[in-house]
Amino acid sequence: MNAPETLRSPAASATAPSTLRYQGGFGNQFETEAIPGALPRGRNSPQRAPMDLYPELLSGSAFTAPRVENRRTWLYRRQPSVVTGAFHAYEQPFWTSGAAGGVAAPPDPLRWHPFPMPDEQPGAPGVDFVDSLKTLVSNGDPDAQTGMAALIYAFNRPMTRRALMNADGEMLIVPQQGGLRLTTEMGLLDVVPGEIALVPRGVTFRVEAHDGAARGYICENYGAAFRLPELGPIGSNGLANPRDFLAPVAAHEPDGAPYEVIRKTGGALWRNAQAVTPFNVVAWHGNLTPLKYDTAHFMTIGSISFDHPDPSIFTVLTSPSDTPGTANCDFVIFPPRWLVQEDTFRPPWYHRNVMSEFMGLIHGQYDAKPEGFRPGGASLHNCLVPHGPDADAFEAASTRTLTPQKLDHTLAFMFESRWRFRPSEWALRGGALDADYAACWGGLKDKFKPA
Ligand SMILES: O=C(O)Cc1cc(O)ccc1O
Ligand SMILES: [Fe+2]
Repeated sequence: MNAPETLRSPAASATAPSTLRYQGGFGNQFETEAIPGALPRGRNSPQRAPMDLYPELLSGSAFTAPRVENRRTWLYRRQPSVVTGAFHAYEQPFWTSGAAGGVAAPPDPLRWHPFPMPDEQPGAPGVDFVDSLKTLVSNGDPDAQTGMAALIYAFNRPMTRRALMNADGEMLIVPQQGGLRLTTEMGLLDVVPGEIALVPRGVTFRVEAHDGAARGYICENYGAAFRLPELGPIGSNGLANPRDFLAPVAAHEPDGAPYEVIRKTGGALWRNAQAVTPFNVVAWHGNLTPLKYDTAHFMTIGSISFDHPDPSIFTVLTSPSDTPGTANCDFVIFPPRWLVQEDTFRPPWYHRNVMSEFMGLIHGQYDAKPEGFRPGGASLHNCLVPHGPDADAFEAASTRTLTPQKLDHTLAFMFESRWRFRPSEWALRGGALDADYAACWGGLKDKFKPA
């Protein structure tokens, strides 16, 4: 059993991270108590729970879902989540949802310059995590629990006595600049760039920056929960290993002034004022929990003979759709790795892909676009939109001497979806769109030399 863990106050949490304790294993059945004896033994719902806590079940799958996909957690809390007060409409016009929340865009490749930090926008007021969220591209429909959105966050204020619960989807958080402290119903997580956090649909949480400000990407997944991909012929080890996914230990905070909880449901945001902190869970057990993962632990597989393999070998997590092998969303990383292929054009080939590709860059350079694709920016290559290495990357990779080559100090990622994305109005007209993107292929001349 874990020793007690105490939540720090919201004000203090916007500082450097402390060393938190975690418990490891994707999908594991965890049990944790902030006060020894708070968890009931041998049953979930005794007539009176220890310490007069309220048992509350949070499910992440239908009760009858197959065991391998079944997710639920029992929370033992000082007051149940039903103690809230009424919700009222909350305006956050930039967090749009689903295909209906986007606008028509031509079938051009799209790219965005790094999205500005709040401090880079003169006169801009401070903003917290929730209010900074901006949808870049989205598809599907949160009411139909299908599709996803890619969002950017860039904030410089803590969420003081404010929390978020998203019933529309789980939130895969990909920090790009600045570390984050996530306070969740299940406990605390610290994540820094290079790591990711996964907050299940329906789990209430709060986000603060370790150093005052932070920027990053989010996949809001309306569809089936992310899970580890099947490994097929790779075998029983490799890619993201289950034990490297870390869950928090139970932690709770004292009540105080009213809390504001923002709930997102059906694409709309709502707010309340409640006297009860949502972070009042003294103990919990189950397999539905926020997780963090350090991409440095990803065991990368590649070609050791010739040719450039499909990027599916870089899948960290997948959200399946109803069609086998055709994901609602794959979360794919391009981590540091060796390239050793002989007689091979080593960067990605030119391609037109039926799946739609949203990409971001955490740090370093991406081999297909060493210049214009920058950390904190993004790109969109929608269903069957042609793309591939820019002219400079093509020239360099076609002529280099093929010795073993380390792609180092780099981390790019992709949210790949079977559903075509629609950009948001803000993505197209908010000022970050790279109007010259297509020019990067202008130098690809006809060099055909008939024999
Ligand atoms: O377009 C991209 O850069 C992503 C990508 C990478 C790769 O190695 C193969 C295909 C692909 O879509
Ligand atoms: Fe691609």
